[in-house]
Amino acid sequence: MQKLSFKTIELKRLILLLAGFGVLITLLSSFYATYQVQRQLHIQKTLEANRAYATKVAKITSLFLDASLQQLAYSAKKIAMHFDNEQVVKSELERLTLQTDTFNATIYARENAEIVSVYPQSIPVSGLFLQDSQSLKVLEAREPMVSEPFVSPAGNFIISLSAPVIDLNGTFRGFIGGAIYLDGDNILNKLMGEHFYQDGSFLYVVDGHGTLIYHKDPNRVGENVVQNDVVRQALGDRVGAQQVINTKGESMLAGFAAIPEVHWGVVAQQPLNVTLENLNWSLLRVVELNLPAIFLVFLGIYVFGSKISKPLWRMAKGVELTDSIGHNNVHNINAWYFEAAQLKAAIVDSTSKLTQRIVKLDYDRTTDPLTGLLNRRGLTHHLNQIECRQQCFSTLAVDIDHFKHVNDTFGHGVGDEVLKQLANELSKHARFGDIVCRVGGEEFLVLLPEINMDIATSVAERLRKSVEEVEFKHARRVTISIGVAFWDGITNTPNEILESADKALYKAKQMGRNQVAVV
Ligand SMILES: Nc1nc2c(ncn2[C@@H]2O[C@H](COP(=O)(O)OP(=O)(O)OP(=O)(O)O)[C@@H](O)[C@H]2O)c(=O)[nH]1
Repeated sequence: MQKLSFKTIELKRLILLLAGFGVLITLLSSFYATYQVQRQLHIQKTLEANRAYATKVAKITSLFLDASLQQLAYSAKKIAMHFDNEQVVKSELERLTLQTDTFNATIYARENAEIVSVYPQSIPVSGLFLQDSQSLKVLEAREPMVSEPFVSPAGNFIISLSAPVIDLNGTFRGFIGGAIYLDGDNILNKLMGEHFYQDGSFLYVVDGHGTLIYHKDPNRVGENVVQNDVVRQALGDRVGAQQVINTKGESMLAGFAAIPEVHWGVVAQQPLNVTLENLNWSLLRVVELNLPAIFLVFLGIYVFGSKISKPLWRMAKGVELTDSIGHNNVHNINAWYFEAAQLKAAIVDSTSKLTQRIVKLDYDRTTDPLTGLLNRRGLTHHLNQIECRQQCFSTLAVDIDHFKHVNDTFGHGVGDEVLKQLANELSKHARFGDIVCRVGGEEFLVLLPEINMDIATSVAERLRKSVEEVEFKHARRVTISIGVAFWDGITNTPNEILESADKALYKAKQMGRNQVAVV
């Protein structure tokens, strides 16, 4: 696997990467923290709302049952006065059933359990004897009661509210009962159904055994859910709220309350995922609203990163393009912050030292240390330029006569002084543009650009005479021999012309020295 190398990544990208990573981590962590806090708040709020709601519904249901029992008690009183008058009984049952929507059906049964009358009369149970345990319990108890759910003689799944019929003599004459059909359209649906919310919240009511007597899904009425933790708590006369897993394995936020008079329990709940759906939506909205700001932050980081990296990048390029004598454009770069300014100062300082050193080295390389004139290397540089330009020139090869004798007679130090004085003399006679150099021990060369052979010969003669008259320190008189050559800028090469000048010099020496000669 190839190793990731940061050396190829630009600084502005690294800054973007680092800052972007920081921004992302901060955003994610703040979103996560907000989500967790909001999640807890939503759950607490929903639990509390469901608890309050279950409590309220339990209270309303309790009041409803009380009121219904009172209605039955009133009718029972009326029937007690006419219990053997079939017409009165019938019309009272009719009134009881129709005047309110409380009961789906009403009956009057004698103390021997025989059904005397029923409303609606279409139910074919008149004359039958009640045999179910709930009805027998009522006959036995002889007091107002709310039954457990049971299947009526007509085959309906019902709960029955009942009131004893006791005549003026205090004799028990049976009971009247109001049936609420649990598996059909009933008063509980009207009471509870109105409170069913579109947001997935719903409630259900269980009897004392945990059997559903009301549920928004009518198919579930009659199902036993006593194993549900909140159902058990509600049946234990407790009020509260908690998160539970229902019988279908769904996580619910449930509030519960008891109706102690009938040992029923009410549970109001909302699926956890519905509660969190709202939260997810709100958080997505928060993210959406934050997007422009996030975009601006990234843009800012990119722009700022570019500004930070720009001077460094330009300095790197500047150093890379530094020329052979150490010149570059680093001093023009706007190093606007501390580190960049420090780096720029260091680069400018080191390149200027480098330039000085290169200039010094170049000078040393091309200059004769004794006389300060150009040496052979310095001469080569000028010759190359002349050759490139194809510029004609004359050259004078100058050599001190019997210099060995000077050295031998006056010493090497005096010899050096003679060399320096002669170099001075040659320079003094040079025009602007002439090139004077020391090419050997006591050998000098003078290049005279754009000068022809004739003029060069007369310049050489003038020079020779002038040197002849110079008073050299210690050595007194010194003479020179000069060989002259000319290059027309076309034929041969400048180096061949220098050789010609040397030959002319040799000729001058042969001719007796202190001479000017041409080949
Ligand atoms: N003082 C001094 N002497 C040098 C220097 N370079 C070369 N010489 C001497 O210059 C002398 C050159 O001698 P030769 O080549 O025999 O030539 P010459 O004595 O001048 O004789 P001709 O050139 O034939 O007239 C030698 O003695 C070298 O030691 C230098 O830098 N300083």
